[in-house]
Amino acid sequence: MTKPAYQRVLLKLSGEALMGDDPFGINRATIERMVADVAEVSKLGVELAVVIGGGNIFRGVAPGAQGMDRATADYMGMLATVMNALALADAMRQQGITARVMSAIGIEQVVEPYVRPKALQYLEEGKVVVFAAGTGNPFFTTDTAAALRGSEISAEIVLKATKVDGVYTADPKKDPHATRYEQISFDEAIAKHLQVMDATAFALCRDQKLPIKVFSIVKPGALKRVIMGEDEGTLVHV
Ligand SMILES: Nc1ncnc2c1ncn2[C@@H]1O[C@H](COP(=O)(O)OP(=O)(O)O)[C@@H](O)[C@H]1O
Ligand SMILES: O=c1ccn([C@@H]2O[C@H](COP(=O)(O)OP(=O)(O)O)[C@@H](O)[C@H]2O)c(=O)[nH]1
Repeated sequence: MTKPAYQRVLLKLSGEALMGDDPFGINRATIERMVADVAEVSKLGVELAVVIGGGNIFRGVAPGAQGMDRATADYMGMLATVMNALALADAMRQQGITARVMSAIGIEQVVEPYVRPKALQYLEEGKVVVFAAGTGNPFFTTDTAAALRGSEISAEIVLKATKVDGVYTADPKKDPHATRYEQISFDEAIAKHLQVMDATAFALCRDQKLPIKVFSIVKPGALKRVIMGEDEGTLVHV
């Protein structure tokens, strides 16, 4: 049997993808399917840390936050990621995976705080670690949290599971003529202002020489193919 291409990965799961076809919130069938994909690779022995987004519940720059103080709206966004993390960890438990949620903001009665050595210990024990509350700071995104935590845990790659199947020349949801890159350098992605991830996340990964793979969360089996090193999505590299 072929071996996975990676031993330790940071998986960024889109908050918005959790909605499925619903207008907001967590779609049960969608979260169960995502967790089944995660379970499949976890059982291959790959150490998995997850950063979960919150856009399905609250986004700091959304119309619902209009007129609000940006930092306050962002803290609401971070709390939304905590809810998603709890739902995700519970769905994992139901599928036989042991998961631990760690929060970047103090909320001890609900989840344990992020402590790096503890996170590393959990990973070595084969537990899935779910990082909640992003970076713990307003004005950042969970993509940047994925770059940060990925660097901290020495992940070999950041896997950005999102609604599109890679990085395109333009936003494929707006431009039907956009074409997909098989691979692209950080410098080119930043210079061309490709919006699939924010520039802060790209820059941090570039500086840490941490590659990113952008792939579809909707496509069945895509996560496993990425983990096995097969041709899937777009690789963003140094
Ligand atoms: N050049 C591009 N290539 C691919 N996707 C892009 C590009 N520009 C913008 N996007 C959009 O970025 C979205 C992914 O980013 P984001 O909204 O942060 O999603 P997530 O919820 O996964 O964090 C895609 O759904 C896509 O519509
Ligand atoms: O380090 C962080 C991470 C997230 N957020 C807030 O949380 C929201 C939800 O996260 P994100 O938009 O990255 O989630 P996703 O795109 O995956 O749904 C963001 O809009 C921000 O308001 C933040 O302030 N700091």
